[in-house]
Amino acid sequence: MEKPISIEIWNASGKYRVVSSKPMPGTRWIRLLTDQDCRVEICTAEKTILSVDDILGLIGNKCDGFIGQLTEDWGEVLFSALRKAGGTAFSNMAVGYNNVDVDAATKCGISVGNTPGVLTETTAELAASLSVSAARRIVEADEFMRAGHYKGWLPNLFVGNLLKGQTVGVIGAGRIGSAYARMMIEGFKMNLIYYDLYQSTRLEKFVTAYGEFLKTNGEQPVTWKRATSMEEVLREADVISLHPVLDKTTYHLINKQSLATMKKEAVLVNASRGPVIDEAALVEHLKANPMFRVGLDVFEDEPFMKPGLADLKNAVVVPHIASASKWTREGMATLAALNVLGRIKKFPIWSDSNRVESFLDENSSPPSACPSIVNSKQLGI
Ligand SMILES: NC(=O)c1ccc[n+]([C@@H]2O[C@H](COP(=O)([O-])OP(=O)(O)OC[C@H]3O[C@@H](n4cnc5c(N)ncnc54)[C@H](O)[C@@H]3O)[C@@H](O)[C@H]2O)c1
Ligand SMILES: O=C(O)[C@H](O)CO
Repeated sequence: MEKPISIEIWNASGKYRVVSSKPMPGTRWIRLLTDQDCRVEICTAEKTILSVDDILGLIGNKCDGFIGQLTEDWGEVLFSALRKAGGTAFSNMAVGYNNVDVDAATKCGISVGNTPGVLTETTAELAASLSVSAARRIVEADEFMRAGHYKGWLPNLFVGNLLKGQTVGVIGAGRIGSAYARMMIEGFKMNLIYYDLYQSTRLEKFVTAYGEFLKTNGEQPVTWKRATSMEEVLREADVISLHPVLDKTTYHLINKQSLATMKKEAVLVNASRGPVIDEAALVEHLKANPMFRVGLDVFEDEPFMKPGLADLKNAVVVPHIASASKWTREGMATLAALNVLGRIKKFPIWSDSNRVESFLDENSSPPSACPSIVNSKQLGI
């Protein structure tokens, strides 16, 4: 980043120096830090994705804690620089932390925070939105109207897929995958098949109870099934949404072979991480199967799409906005700031990172704890 780096400073005389590589929504996160004697420095440079060198410049010679973004490459270089500057705390402003070398952070004695829970419903709602938008060809129809092509109602105009009574598939039934499954079951009376390394007992119990409710009301009950393999989901589901973490085991989880397993008229949604899908193979599959549709919030080479994807009418694409609701983004900023503040003040780790509501109440002081530190055990804190 060319000098001088543009920085917004809050509480300049603060004892602790906390740096944020991006402006974040709301101001509560700033006040929570300044109220605890932190000087807060926010990088306001226009450059979207900061390089390791840019961040080294921001860390400088004294930095107690750093709030970073999922677009940044946090490894040995940055964590040793942060340690050398006297730092002990880092937090991603994200629940996903595949951009962070956690082992490198632990080696440097740096805690790694993330922001689970506060973005679960927001992200699931976007995945549900992409499911409906793709199934019912909303974006194609919108473009058709705006271009003045509409000449009146026609029996075959933008015919899409019915969701009611169909099968929704979830790969990765964790926080967001379970919330998404519930939305599609409650909202569209879909039947569930899911694949995860772990049983999603709470989700299963919900679907069973909801099915009983529908039955007592004389309606067709919804059902659930835990698949023994991902391929079973791909074969049986009409709509499939991907919600696993991105790691070595889920890189290119969806590839040419798995795409060929799916129904020709299926809908595939991805609001997890782009590299979960072999995007070049997806482009070829979409070209060869015009009735197959996708809704994508994330991309393998963000911010770029693989060649050809932008031209495809059977793809709905949005720029990684799944967690972009005001409440969620302000909450993520708050959790990230409190992960850093908690470590600086040597607060304990919060008991349940899935239950973070008490940190998010604007009208009360948050618990004196770190909401979510992914390497707390390794650090012995
Ligand atoms: N697009 C966005 O803006 C956005 C927003 C939030 C989260 N995310 C992504 O979604 C991911 C999930 O978030 P979460 O809060 O639901 O996490 P989570 O940890 O609650 O759920 C992830 C689930 O994936 C499962 N899983 C891991 N490997 C798997 C595999 N090989 N096959 C099937 N399941 C597997 C885990 O068992 C777990 O249940 C995050 O890691 C992040 O990358 C994206
Ligand atoms: O991992 C996350 O939290 C998202 O990708 C950004 O909200």
